[in-house]
Amino acid sequence: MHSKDQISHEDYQRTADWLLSQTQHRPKVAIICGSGLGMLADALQCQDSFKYSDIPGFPQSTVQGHAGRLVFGELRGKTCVCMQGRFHMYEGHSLCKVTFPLRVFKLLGVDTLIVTNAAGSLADSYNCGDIMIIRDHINFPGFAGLNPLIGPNDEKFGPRFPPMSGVYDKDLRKLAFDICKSMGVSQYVQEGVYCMVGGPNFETIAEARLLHKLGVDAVGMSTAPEVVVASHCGMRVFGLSLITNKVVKSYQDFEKVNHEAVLEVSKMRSETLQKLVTELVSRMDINNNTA
Ligand SMILES: O=P(O)(O)O[C@H]1O[C@H](CO)[C@@H](O)[C@H]1O
Ligand SMILES: Nc1nc2[nH]cnc2c(=O)[nH]1
Repeated sequence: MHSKDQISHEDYQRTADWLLSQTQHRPKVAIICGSGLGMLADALQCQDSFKYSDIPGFPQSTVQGHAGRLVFGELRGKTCVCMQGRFHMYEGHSLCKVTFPLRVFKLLGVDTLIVTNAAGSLADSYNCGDIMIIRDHINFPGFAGLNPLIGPNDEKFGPRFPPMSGVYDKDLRKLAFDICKSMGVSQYVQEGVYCMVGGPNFETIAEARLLHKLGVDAVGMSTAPEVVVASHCGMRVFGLSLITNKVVKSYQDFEKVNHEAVLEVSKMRSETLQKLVTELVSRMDINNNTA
């Protein structure tokens, strides 16, 4: 990112202070809702919600299926903050803007991030409607120097060279699997590698084949920058991809993906995902006492 895109510690603090002055909630968990998954916030009790346009310093959502609201509330007694709508690089936001909320959440006291997205599958064994627990990611834009941590490092948030191995918390992944088993939905739960591409176009067949060869299980246009920034400032991370379409890998296949179909499949699995996230948040500290 260029220096004009740099956001100062005071900028993040100003937004955090404004939010702290507007709500009594003091969240420990942040949830980012993927495309069409905004209903994850509906489970929150005692809600305080803010339109992004009313929050000082916040970017604006421009994508259909991303409402543009920050919702605070309780999930089974745990205080959460939920982004109903995220920011994508393809909307024209710098990666500092895309990830702005994460550092604000850190200043609010959040220590765990649950990130969700809609994604297309490359893995042959996956089906539309599957839920993929993210084991790891490939930050493709990062390879080309598009990384939210580029620029002067703010040591108050984290180190210059943060490790990214094991970034998706092992205990939370295991807990999620156990919850899926007890919910009786294991048959459509997978674990795999998510790859972020820049978008906004979907993949060509050659690109899809390349990603498949690289070991990518699901592809989307978000998540990696948010996870990098959350992990940099010490948050524990858990991620879910909802498989909304199978990425076309054959020149004999004339199917074409579109955003409306992505939103439709998100709706289909909304209840299961809401239950899974609620259970995960409620049982988190059984596994790990930091939440
Ligand atoms: O990653 P989320 O925000 O869930 O959205 C995914 O769905 C949209 C494409 O339909 C893209 O924005 C892609 O990244
Ligand atoms: N890049 C990409 N993003 C998606 N988001 C939802 N489905 C897809 C897909 O097939 N490709």
